Amino acid sequence: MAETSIPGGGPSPWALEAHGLGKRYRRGWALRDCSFRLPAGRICGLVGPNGAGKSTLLGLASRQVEPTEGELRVFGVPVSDPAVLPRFAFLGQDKPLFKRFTVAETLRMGRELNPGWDAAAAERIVRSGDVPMHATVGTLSGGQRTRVAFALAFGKRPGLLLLDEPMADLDPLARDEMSTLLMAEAVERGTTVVMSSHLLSELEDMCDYLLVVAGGRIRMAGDADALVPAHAVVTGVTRDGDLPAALTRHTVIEKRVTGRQFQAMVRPDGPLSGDWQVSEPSLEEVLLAHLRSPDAPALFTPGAQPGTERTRTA
Ligand SMILES: Nc1ncnc2c1ncn2[C@@H]1O[C@H](COP(=O)(O)OP(=O)(O)OP(=O)(O)O)[C@@H](O)[C@H]1O
Repeated sequence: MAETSIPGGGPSPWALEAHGLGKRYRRGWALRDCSFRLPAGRICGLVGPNGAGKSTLLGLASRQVEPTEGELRVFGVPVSDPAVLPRFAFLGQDKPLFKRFTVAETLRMGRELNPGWDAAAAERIVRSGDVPMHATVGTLSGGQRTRVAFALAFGKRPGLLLLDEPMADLDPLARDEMSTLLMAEAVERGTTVVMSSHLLSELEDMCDYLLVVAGGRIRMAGDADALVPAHAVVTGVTRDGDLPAALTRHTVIEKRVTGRQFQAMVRPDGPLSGDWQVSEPSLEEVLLAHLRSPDAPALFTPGAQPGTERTRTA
């Protein structure tokens, strides 16, 4: 794994590292007891139901929200330290662009505000979408505006790109174009990306790391490649309208009984042999099962939780 260093912060292989991170608003805790690590260079999907705490987590990582408790480090440096400012870029659903500026003026502003500005990359992103440089931002389509906002974010050359549903207002074609662009730019530069989205298929296509949040707590964290095989879909015939007792020895995330058939999403705690059929779920199925069952035990793949190097349930 590539090490990323920052002046005064020392090398850190973690783009984000949270210890007991929490945020409380007047109404209560939006995020609580969050501890996780995101390795540098990964594309991480941030998943969770409405109100789960995703925007709060992205707000904490982008210094827009102050933590109530705990600690968050960006490339090894506490997020409260202004030294992290040039290391990340944040892009939300409402793109903060000046509507009266032309595209060229917007990029010039990017250059003036960011010492390490990558003019070539920013222009490439804009031009590859045939966005006219002389057009005013207010006259652009939603997709074109998003492209300009991406150009501003990538032009900053951030080590960490934080995206809060940035493509929610785009049509499927523009979404596809934008996600291809995002992946290509991120891979080329080794940028770490954290992207919240409700589109599970999009996350499945783009992300190699996942953070699943529900009820303000981390429910799953780690390599997508390791999280999926940790689960199995078990189907069979029920005799008493419930799961077979032998199956309940494993961690059952979700179960459904329809007539004489049962189906369960299970995290096997050993060999899964029995009078039933076993198949490997898709990532989307695993995510859906966890989103429907927020009280299921949390799962961290090796290294995804500070202080643990082995898969652990909590
Ligand atoms: N500024 C705020 N003041 C008070 N409560 C807030 C504030 N921001 C968020 N919350 C509350 O914190 C909780 C988490 O909200 P958050 O926006 O982080 O969720 P989310 O996962 O991003 O949701 P969504 O998918 O709907 O965007 C919610 O209960 C929300 O009402």
